[in-house]
Amino acid sequence: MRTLREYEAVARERLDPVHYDYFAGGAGDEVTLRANEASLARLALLPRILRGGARRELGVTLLGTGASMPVLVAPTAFHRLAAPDGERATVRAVAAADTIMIVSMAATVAVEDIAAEAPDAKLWFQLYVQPDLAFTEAIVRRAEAAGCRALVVTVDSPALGRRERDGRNGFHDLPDGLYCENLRIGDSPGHVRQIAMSPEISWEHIAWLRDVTELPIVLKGVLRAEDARLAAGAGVAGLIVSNHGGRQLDTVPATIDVLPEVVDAAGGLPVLMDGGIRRGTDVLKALALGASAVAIGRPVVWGLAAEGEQGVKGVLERIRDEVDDALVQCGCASVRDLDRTYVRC
Ligand SMILES: Cc1cc2nc3c(=O)[nH]c(=O)nc-3n(C[C@H](O)[C@H](O)[C@H](O)COP(=O)(O)O)c2cc1C
Ligand SMILES: O=C(O)C(=O)c1ccccc1
Repeated sequence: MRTLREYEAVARERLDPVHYDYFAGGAGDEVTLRANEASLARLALLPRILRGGARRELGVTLLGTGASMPVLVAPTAFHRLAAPDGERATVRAVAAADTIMIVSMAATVAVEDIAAEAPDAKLWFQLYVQPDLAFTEAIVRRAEAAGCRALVVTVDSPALGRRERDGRNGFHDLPDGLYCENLRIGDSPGHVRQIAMSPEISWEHIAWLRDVTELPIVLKGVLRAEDARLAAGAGVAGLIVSNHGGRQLDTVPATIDVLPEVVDAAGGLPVLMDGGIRRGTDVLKALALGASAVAIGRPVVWGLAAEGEQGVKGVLERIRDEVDDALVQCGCASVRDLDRTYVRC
């Protein structure tokens, strides 16, 4: 496999079609799902010439966590549907690549076991705030104790998106033997709670979380400038411009199209972006428009389904290589050299 898209083709052959649809699908007519990739493709890069420089620096530091490249692993649920050891395979590959894994609250391996599998892995933990605050706090304590360095609070899911592929396929639950291990209460597998995606979650919960934990809080799922301003005022440490890979509200804009206005409103907070990143050139476009880094969701799942740990490694090394190539072709010695003049809209 030479490209991230080739991993998808192999993953599709290997996966149960119902599970493929769960991973690949979006909400509604999948307008936003398609728009994420299409809007990135429509933007043109404008390289500089005759800039000298023999080597590139791809590394970034995000909220004090170093990463060897500006590409993180977005939180995605249910990795054991893609490969038997699931998130354990993913974290080994992420540690080898020296980037950051945002562990999904809906992981099928417990955050403690993910951390133990690769002790030098850099982990952030993704949280859906649960209306039961004592239960939410218990999950935060587990993430802290496992060594997670930031809390990524997903704020684009007041309800689960309308995933019509899942409805047609009757996919509503994990198969027997697989559980959301971060929601386990006690030892009995029967005691795994469902994740609540609640419309009652508000800015007050963010204030509450800031009191509960010292971890930096990142809001994932910001699409509007005024919400970026509110976030900066609420003391959060960073933002992720995300439409959940087109899986929540269909027909919201492509993330690359709203990134500049969110960056301008964020008051200097680091802004990450995800959605449709499939090429090194996509990464450069997002960085040029103000992102501090990007995250990839489905490509990691495709690597995992195609070849397990090796597949995730392959995906991460291919995109790293493409970022390096795109930088050299743009005449840049560092990801920090990029600015809006490199993109023509
Ligand atoms: C199969 C799947 C599961 C996901 N699970 C979660 C999740 O548990 N928590 C979350 O915040 N986002 C979740 N997301 C959204 C991703 O974090 C990310 O925003 C999105 O996948 C980025 O788009 P991309 O897949 O085009 O790279 C999921 C996405 C997919 C495709
Ligand atoms: O599938 C998703 O996008 C997602 O975020 C999720 C997480 C937990 C349970 C169900 C869906």
